[in-house]
Amino acid sequence: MPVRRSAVVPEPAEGYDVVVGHGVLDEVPRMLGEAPERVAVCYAEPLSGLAERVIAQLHAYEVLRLELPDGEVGKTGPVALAAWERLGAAGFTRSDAVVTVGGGATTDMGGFIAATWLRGVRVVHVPTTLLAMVDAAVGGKTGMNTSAGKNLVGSFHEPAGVVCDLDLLGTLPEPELIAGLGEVVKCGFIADPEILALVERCPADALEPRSGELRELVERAIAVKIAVVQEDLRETGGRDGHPGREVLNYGHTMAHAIEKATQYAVRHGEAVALGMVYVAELARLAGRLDDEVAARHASVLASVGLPVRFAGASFEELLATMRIDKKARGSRLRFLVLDGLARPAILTDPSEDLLRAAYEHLAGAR
Ligand SMILES: NC(=O)c1ccc[n+]([C@@H]2O[C@H](COP(=O)([O-])OP(=O)(O)OC[C@H]3O[C@@H](n4cnc5c(N)ncnc54)[C@H](O)[C@@H]3O)[C@@H](O)[C@H]2O)c1
Ligand SMILES: O=C(O)C(=O)C[C@@H](O)[C@H](O)[C@H](O)COP(=O)(O)O
Ligand SMILES: [Zn+2]
Repeated sequence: MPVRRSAVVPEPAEGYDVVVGHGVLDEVPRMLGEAPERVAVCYAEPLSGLAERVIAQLHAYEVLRLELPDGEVGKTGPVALAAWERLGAAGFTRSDAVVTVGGGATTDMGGFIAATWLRGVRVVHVPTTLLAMVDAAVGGKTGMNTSAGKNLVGSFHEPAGVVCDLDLLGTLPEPELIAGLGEVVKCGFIADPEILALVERCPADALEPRSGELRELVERAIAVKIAVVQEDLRETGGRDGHPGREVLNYGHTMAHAIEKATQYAVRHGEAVALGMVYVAELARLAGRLDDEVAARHASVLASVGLPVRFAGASFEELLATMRIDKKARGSRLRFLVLDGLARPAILTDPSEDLLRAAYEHLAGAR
């Protein structure tokens, strides 16, 4: 029997606009293109008011409101199933489109619904948290959680456009704004140290939704994300020794374990801050990162009110969850580490002693 190999054809890079500004919701219809008759708007129940502001722009379409549970509980199988049933009942076709309005939980879940319905329909994201603007809405990762952990089911499905209206941050509670800065600071460490300098110069400006400094931080973080995703959309690896898209997972191996261990009481951005402190110490102990850059993690994160110490779960529980991280290969754990500022690399299979020692540091015990 002859074996035939199919040709590997790279996906055409279509590209899409990521608009950042004040009062830019009227950009949404342009991004939907000509074709849709129906638009399903996904939003979490507490954000119905914001969703109606977006829906006001969609008078040319038949609008289907898909209200999702708020936060991580909205990222589950039963929620996806209920949404698919609604789309089926509405006769939603391949030329119709989805718009998400919300934080990262909603852009992840609405993106996943769009990715899976009829094997993929157009989606436009309107992120309403800082974290979703700088990270979740851009780059095409969609997903949901299972009882084994975070984002274990999902797909890559790039949006047709992203509209970041900074005015929407006006109602965002400060702890959510601070959490978003966790992913912004991540971009500073992995690729754009000017982000760190900006935050360090005046942390208070980074926490002011209308400040020019916050806008610059948003634009810089999005630029980092776009540059990485353009090179390695599906996380298959980078070029010339760069880890590729896995770089965006800096701090996330421990972060996802902390989120699961605390039943998502620790926000994603806060967990990323903790995960970066952990992995900076791991890299330092492994002789990869110098003391100064390692210590800068806790100082810049703490300056904007992010947590830098965590002792709320046993090392054994966290390690068990880290073993199912997407970067793991078989029984080998892999961590995105820094060899220096903006010098990302992979650390494979560190010893359990090293992993435990880094956790003792995070827990404040050493
Ligand atoms: N796909 C990706 O690339 C990617 C990247 C980063 C994070 N994520 C995911 O994003 C999620 C975290 O996103 P998040 O931090 O935005 O949390 P979230 O979506 O849970 O939103 C946080 C809270 O803020 C509220 N909220 C949102 N916008 C508001 C506004 N403008 N005014 C008032 N309240 C508002 C929400 O109702 C919610 O209670 C996690 O599930 C994480 O895994 C995905
Ligand atoms: O876009 C990416 O790639 C990221 O890793 C960005 C992360 O900030 C984000 O939290 C992502 O959802 C984590 O991805 P996962 O593959 O570890 O679930
Ligand atoms: Zn993240």
